[in-house]
Amino acid sequence: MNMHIGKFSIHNTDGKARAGELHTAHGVIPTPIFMPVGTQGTVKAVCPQDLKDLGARIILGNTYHLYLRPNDEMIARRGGLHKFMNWDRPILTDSGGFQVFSLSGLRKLSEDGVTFSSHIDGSKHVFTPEKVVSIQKNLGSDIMMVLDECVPYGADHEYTKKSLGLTTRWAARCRAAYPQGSGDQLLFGIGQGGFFKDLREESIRQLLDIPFDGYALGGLSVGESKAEMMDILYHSAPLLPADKPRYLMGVGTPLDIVRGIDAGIDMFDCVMPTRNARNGTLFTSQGKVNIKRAQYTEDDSPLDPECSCYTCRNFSKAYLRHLYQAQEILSYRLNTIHNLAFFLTVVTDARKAIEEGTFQAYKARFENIYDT
Ligand SMILES: Nc1nc(=O)c2cc3nc(NCCN4CCCCC4)[nH]c3cc2[nH]1
Ligand SMILES: [Zn+2]
Repeated sequence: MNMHIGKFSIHNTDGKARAGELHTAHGVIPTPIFMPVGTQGTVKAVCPQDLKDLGARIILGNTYHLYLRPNDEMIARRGGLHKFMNWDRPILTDSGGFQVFSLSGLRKLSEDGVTFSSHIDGSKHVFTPEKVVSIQKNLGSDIMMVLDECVPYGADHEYTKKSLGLTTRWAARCRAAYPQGSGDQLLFGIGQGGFFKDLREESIRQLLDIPFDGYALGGLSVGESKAEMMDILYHSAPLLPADKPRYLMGVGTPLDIVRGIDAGIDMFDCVMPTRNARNGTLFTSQGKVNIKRAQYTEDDSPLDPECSCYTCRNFSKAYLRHLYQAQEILSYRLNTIHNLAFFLTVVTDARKAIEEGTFQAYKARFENIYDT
């Protein structure tokens, strides 16, 4: 057990924003950080070398998907997810709670866990805290997430209060299944509590009694308005332990990420850059570009003059529009490379601004260009 694994140090702050680094078994992660989503053991449309060229430091995988296909035991027999997908940098795996409720059918929640039928072939499965820890051990992820219930948007106070209690008991069972310091994998707790500030405080208070290597805010970006998300985010983030990494799950747009950093969050993941790349919505330093628009037909300028990614250095908007219109596979890859470069640049530039004490100016400039 490398003594540094799990070590989180903050070397600069600017208001509530923090610049630091988290040590994992597969390397050091600078924070704030954005994690490209690689649900099924691949970040869609790009290969590990593309990700390294972009400077991606950690990617996300999903317990739910990899358990169902190709199966975590099969991956373990091949040396774990890093070897299987040829990615030797850190991997965080989500625990499956959220995916069970957003993807599978016939779900039943009980004290022991959640039963569900596979969205692939309808087969029956049970996720308990112990099971999702076992799956993530087989995958060998550097950061494991506890099994939690992501409370649906609109749930009332009574349901939300009951649910957060279950999530805490499951979190304790996950910790017991993988005691702190017993291996090279880190385990993060997940705060719930819906959109009730008193329940957000209660959920976090309960989690603080359990030693985790990091703490996440769950139950957000589930259909609420931006204002509701920001209200809960700014209230809850400072309640998470200051000396541990804070992870906002499933968020978000570039502006959400900058505001999350402003609230004191260190880690982010979202399918937006990869998913939007595939439908031609590209994020640039001048705002969003919808590459399929006719105005770009004979536009020989690069997608983003301020971007140094492979796509912006080698191709014009006219060519990227052509690829999209022709439904060429290369469109997916070039658009994804750029969008990931943009999201990674947002957090890299934010980190630099925090180190220079200019983060508020960085955030204000960003708010002039992006409004969602
Ligand atoms: N274990 C776990 N617990 C959560 O409460 C959770 C909450 C989440 N909220 C999201 N939101 C994703 C929203 N995303 C935005 C772009 C389009 C697709 C959906 N992802 C989440 C993942 C989560 N994972
Ligand atoms: Zn670019």
